[in-house]
Amino acid sequence: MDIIPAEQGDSFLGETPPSRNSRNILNSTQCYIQDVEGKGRGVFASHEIPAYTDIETSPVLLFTSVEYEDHGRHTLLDHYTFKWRDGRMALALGLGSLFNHSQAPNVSYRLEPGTESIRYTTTRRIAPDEELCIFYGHSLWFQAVDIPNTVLAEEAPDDEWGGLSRLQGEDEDDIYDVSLTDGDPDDLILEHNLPFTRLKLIDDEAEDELSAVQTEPAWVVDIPDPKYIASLLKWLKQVGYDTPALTHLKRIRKTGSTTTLLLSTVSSTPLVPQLPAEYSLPAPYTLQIPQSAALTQIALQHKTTFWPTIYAPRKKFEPQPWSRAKVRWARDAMRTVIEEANASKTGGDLPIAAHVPVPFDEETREATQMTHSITAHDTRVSTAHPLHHAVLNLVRLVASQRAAASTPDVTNTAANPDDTDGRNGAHYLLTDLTLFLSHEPCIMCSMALLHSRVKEIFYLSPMKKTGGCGSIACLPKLPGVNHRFTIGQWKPFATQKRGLDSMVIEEDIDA
Ligand SMILES: C[S@@+](CC[C@H](N)C(=O)[O-])C[C@H]1O[C@@H](n2cnc3c(N)ncnc32)[C@H](O)[C@@H]1O
Repeated sequence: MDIIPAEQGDSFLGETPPSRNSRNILNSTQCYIQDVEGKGRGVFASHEIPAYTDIETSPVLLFTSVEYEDHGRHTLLDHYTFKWRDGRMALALGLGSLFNHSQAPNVSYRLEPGTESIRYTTTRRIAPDEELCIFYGHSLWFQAVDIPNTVLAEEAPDDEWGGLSRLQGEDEDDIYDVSLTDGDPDDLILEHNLPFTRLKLIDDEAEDELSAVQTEPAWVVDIPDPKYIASLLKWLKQVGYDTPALTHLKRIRKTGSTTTLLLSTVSSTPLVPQLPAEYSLPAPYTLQIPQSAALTQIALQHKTTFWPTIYAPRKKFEPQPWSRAKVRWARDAMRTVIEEANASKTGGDLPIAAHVPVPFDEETREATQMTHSITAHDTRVSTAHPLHHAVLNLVRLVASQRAAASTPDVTNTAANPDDTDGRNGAHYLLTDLTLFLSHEPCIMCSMALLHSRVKEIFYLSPMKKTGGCGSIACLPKLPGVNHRFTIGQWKPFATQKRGLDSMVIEEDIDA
């Protein structure tokens, strides 16, 4: 094959090359690509498109997570790939990679593993020449153009915590101190600028909030006359189609002049449902419906693209905003951990440490009666006891210090009739407390933390081969556990570099 010299190739076989700004229709639904100020290229509608229209199906290229970690992540692909359901990374072909992000997206998308593709659907009516945008999630790696100034953004205009790319690789100690000592302590710090990454505990659903909607097929039927709705809803109950499995969805959808009734899922009714003859209904057909209620407004918008969905926010696990003062508190706690880990090593033990600071907010300080911080380190070597891990030592220390404070004579509970805590083991509880750790705890320690009812933990070094809080397992995520604690992985460059090197331990040690 002849290689065309650059200038000749540029001239596109002698014709004028199509410009990125000309309206070249690029897919079957007449979308085109155009440059948008501050965003690069974007996808546009060439004509009006009704709500709930499939506008693009993009096949995907899938990479293993190892391939991605070793190669893709270090290239431009990093801006275009996202997590596929099975943990692989996906790159959308076709127009899929060119949809820009919007906080108020007009397009939602669904991963279709069967065909290894992604289907993009409008969430509302689209005007001619309107840009088509999807929602990338809450942690953006760029300054988004269309995000309005939210309260958080206004309160922390430039908190100087900087973007990851700016800070990574800088070679100064305590680089974060600059921003922490300046600035209003009450400023809220944007999520992506926090010195840790929160692990998602509500697995699939939380993921769905940020990416694609999980759906399943269901039978629906169009109702020619809305006056039948009430009697059809009664009929649904009589025939047993009104099951709890569909309570996260509304039963009726109105699109333009069409009213549609949700009958049942295909998994529960594999054969075409038999409809009452008196209403002269058309034949039922199948549609994809969301599998769960919407936890956030954005998810609601996405899910309703498929079928009107119930909004059921789950407040408990929603991340709370952090102020600059709270970040300082956490940074100081993490420093103590690093110092303790290093002291442990100097004393001949493993450099693994755990620390519970006095709670940041007054309410928790009062509720927990935690008036001073408690720190422990691993003592497996010095005590020749294989179970003396830092976490277990710390839980024991908390218990013994509390017991000492409340019951001088712990053997004589009769003398202390009010000491119900001591008798039922509540001294060991870390309820409402935050734990800072040098290393991700092993399975045994993670289980101990579950029992201890700790509120949240932050660890610095993930333990890929032994960690029970996100690496080989994530105990608080297991189905059936009776307590969940939240987990934050500290960004190593978010703290001083001094002392970090000596904290490195063998990968297969249980921390
Ligand atoms: C998947 S690509 C989207 C297509 C991209 N605009 C292009 O020209 O190739 C993601 C990148 O687009 C840019 N981008 C997407 N949405 C944006 C927005 N709302 N504001 C600014 N840049 C945006 C960011 O640079 C991001 O890394």
